[in-house]
Amino acid sequence: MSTLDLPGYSHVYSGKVRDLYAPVGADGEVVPDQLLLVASNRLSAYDWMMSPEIPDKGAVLTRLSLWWFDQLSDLVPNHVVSTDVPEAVAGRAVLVRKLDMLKVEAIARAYLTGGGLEEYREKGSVSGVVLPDGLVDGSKLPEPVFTPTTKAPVGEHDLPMSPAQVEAELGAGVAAEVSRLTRAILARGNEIAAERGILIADTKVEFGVSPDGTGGLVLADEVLTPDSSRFWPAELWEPGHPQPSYDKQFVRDWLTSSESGWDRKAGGPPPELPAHVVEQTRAKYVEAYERLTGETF
Ligand SMILES: N#Cc1c(N)ncnc1-c1cnn(Cc2cccc(F)c2)c1
Repeated sequence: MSTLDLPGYSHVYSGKVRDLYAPVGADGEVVPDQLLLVASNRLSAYDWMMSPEIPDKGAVLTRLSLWWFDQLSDLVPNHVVSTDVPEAVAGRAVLVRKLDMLKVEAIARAYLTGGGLEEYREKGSVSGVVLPDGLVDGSKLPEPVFTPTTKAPVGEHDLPMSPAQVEAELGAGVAAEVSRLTRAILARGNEIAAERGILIADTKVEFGVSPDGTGGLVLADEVLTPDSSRFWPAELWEPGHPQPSYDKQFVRDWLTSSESGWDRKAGGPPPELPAHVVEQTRAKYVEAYERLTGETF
């Protein structure tokens, strides 16, 4: 994966699908209080990076995240400074306030699936919250549940955190506020998304605090996108089996079909995605954006 040479910015870090840059002043020094978040067109599925990239994915998810920040501005302040970004990343990058980031992945679940379902099947609870009997894959939870994890180093898996561990990391007051806000963000997201035919099963958000110690929690990173959340088409929701993904199902179906020739269990990389799968996947990202925001991409 190659990072961009952005005049006026120095590359800081690359995640699977996004990259972080620091603005550099005229004196060549890094501007200390801002960062540039760049969303790529890269797509990750089954823990593999797909090829080719999905055209416009970065721009669609950036615009969606900015729209959600605005929808949530009454709940929590956010880190967005400006979309006045270098031409090379126009439309898929955001200039943000540099924060001291909390060392907790703030995850909330409105529907039971994935790791939460596994824990429920073992314990009858998830992250210490006892759940009703008889829940299955895709069951709607009585209310969103906070299921935080650690922020594992690259190449390692995030680990579930107990309430006590979160309090030890953040303090009781901040821990309670992170839980409250994360659940409120998912609840608000589902209030809006459900009216537009999309269910948001779960989401991961990140919070930071101002380095000068003033103010409270600030919502950072991206928010309520198909990369940070599980998006499900509402009309296909049927508890009792894995739900189709709103955005990644075409990729998953093709990769697991005989047409791809890929043997996921063999451990080798997936083949190149055919053009029709790339085009269908792009169309789903655009469709999700337009249905949620009411705007044309
Ligand atoms: N958002 C934000 C943020 C902020 N406002 N202040 C300080 N640090 C961060 C920050 C650090 N890592 N990340 C995750 C991340 C995001 C995007 C691309 C990547 F490669 C990695 C976010």
